Amino acid sequence: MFEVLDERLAQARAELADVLRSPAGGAGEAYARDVAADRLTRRIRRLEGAEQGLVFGRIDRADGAVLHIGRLGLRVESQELPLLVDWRAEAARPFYAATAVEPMGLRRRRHLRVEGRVVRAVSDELLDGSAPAADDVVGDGPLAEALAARRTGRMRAAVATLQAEQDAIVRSPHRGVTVVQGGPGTGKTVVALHRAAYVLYAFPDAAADGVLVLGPNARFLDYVSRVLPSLGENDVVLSTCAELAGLAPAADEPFDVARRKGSLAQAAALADLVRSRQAPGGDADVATARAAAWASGLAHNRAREVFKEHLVDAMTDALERSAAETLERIDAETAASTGLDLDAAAAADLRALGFDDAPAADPAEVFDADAVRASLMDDAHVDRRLESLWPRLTPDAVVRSLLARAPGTQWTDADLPLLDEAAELVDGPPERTFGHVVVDEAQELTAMQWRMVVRRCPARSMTLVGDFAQAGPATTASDWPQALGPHLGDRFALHTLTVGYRTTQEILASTHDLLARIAPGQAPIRSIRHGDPPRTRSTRPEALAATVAHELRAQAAAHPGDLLAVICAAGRVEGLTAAGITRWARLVPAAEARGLEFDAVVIVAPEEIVAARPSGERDLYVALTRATRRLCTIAY
Ligand SMILES: Nc1ncnc2c1ncn2[C@@H]1O[C@H](COP(=O)(O)OP(=O)(O)OP(=O)(O)O)[C@@H](O)[C@H]1O
Repeated sequence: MFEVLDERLAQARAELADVLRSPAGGAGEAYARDVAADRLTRRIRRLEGAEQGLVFGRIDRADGAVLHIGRLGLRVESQELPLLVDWRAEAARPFYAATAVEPMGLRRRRHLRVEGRVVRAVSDELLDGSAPAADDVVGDGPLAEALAARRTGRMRAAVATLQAEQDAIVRSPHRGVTVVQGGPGTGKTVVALHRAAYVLYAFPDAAADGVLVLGPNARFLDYVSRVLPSLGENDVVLSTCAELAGLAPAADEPFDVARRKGSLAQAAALADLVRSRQAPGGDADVATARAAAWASGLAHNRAREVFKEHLVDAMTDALERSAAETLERIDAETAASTGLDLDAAAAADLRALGFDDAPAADPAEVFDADAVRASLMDDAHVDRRLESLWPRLTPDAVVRSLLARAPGTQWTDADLPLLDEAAELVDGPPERTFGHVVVDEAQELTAMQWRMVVRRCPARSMTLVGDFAQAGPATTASDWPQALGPHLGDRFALHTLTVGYRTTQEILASTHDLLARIAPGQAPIRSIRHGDPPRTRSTRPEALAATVAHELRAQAAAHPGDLLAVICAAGRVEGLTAAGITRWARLVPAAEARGLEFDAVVIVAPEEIVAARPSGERDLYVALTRATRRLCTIAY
């Protein structure tokens, strides 16, 4: 199998070298060469990415056929069955979905643990009720083994051990909006990322338009950044909402202000503001031009052109009317004062010059409407009038005007969706859109952020995962219908994950009272992990840093190699850094802990975490559910 992979890689590299060497005559050829080079480079990256854990499964069907399951598909011409089946292919489904009750035609499911190119472990499940044969290796589950592994600070793909309830969502044929909820550690992120890989494989039209994965912050994106490349998928854009807006927030603001800026009412306020700059009042001609511009459905700056054309048409008509009236008046005045019919006299003159049937001078012909129109379109006076009636706008100016902000003041995180909204109103939809959008920690999004996301997904094909018990301070919705209703109506399929794979049952049990307070009615999840009950140490405020250091030193000595984290209120970060605790542990402000995972967590001053932000109790719940093995709380 690895030989075939090597062969394919060598072939792709040789083809790429050929393509890059080939001379490109014209622009067309150069373009074709770039396209081919791009395709080959992506293929090479995909093949390279799949090498680690290339093959991880095997299914033996009751009819004797054997299939190997891996990160990508490999075929050789001489063989009827594929050498390796891509995990996303329909043929691989029984590997994830078969059970003893519903064996889906399988006799045996085998998990392989391959390190480098060597098979290190094999574990079998017999699904047809038969007794193990000599070559069946029935042992501890590969899931238990995957979970027992130490955390590295980067999430790993779970492609070999996706559980049936997760796999059903990942592989769902539903192309619209899929929502996945579930308590901490139920695998929502796992599902979201594997779903992105599945979409790229199974929905070519969505794949062609690109897949976007949105996460709450850079720390989180870094944590998940390896998963998709290790599934052979490098063509996914990972971003935060702020990055999507193309700006970096540079200022902070009170939470209640941020929350207000996130509300749907801002969309209407921005639309009203832009409309208020579109030729309010005015005469009948202005009203007609405005109606035509509105009817175009275009964004403000583009509709401005339509408005201008109609306005210039009206001005041209008016000039034409007044030219005709002037001519008639001159004729009438001449006839009255001299008794001459000017038209008849002119016709007689023309006849005398030999022009028979010379037409009477029609004012419409004397007046060259096209020329007048063209010159008005370029006229500086017209442009000035246009600018006062329908000024050209920038998103920046619109938002500053809405917020009554002086030019030059810095933008905050909550301003960015307003700028994005304003950009759509004045310049039209964003240029870059995606075929499928995955949103992790989706409970965090404000209404204005949802509008940013929806705007970038014209096909409305999305996977949204989150947990409202973990919502931060900007969130005002408390369930999916509230959060999504204004943007997607009820057009989403909701799934709930119920089994926890991260936090031990003992740690989860210690959060039940808190959960009941922050998310009444949400059923606690059941964890498949067990461990020591969480510990609490109390100390004096002035001894806090020393106690944390002491605790970490003890843990590092007792559990060398474990990934430790200290989670505290943002205001504590500086002091703890100065005390040198980053020697033993990662230091994470509670506000940035969403989605992360560590072997052991030390929570510092939980009451400070609760007090730091309006969502304090939910921040604490997030912090308490990050550890896979041990949790210690240090309070004063
Ligand atoms: N099928 C699986 N096989 C192996 N590991 C899994 C599986 N499902 C989940 N895990 C592991 O469980 C842990 C929690 O998963 P994940 O981060 O996806 O949960 P989550 O629901 O997104 O959590 P949170 O709500 O805290 O963001 C991770 O280490 C993940 O790798």
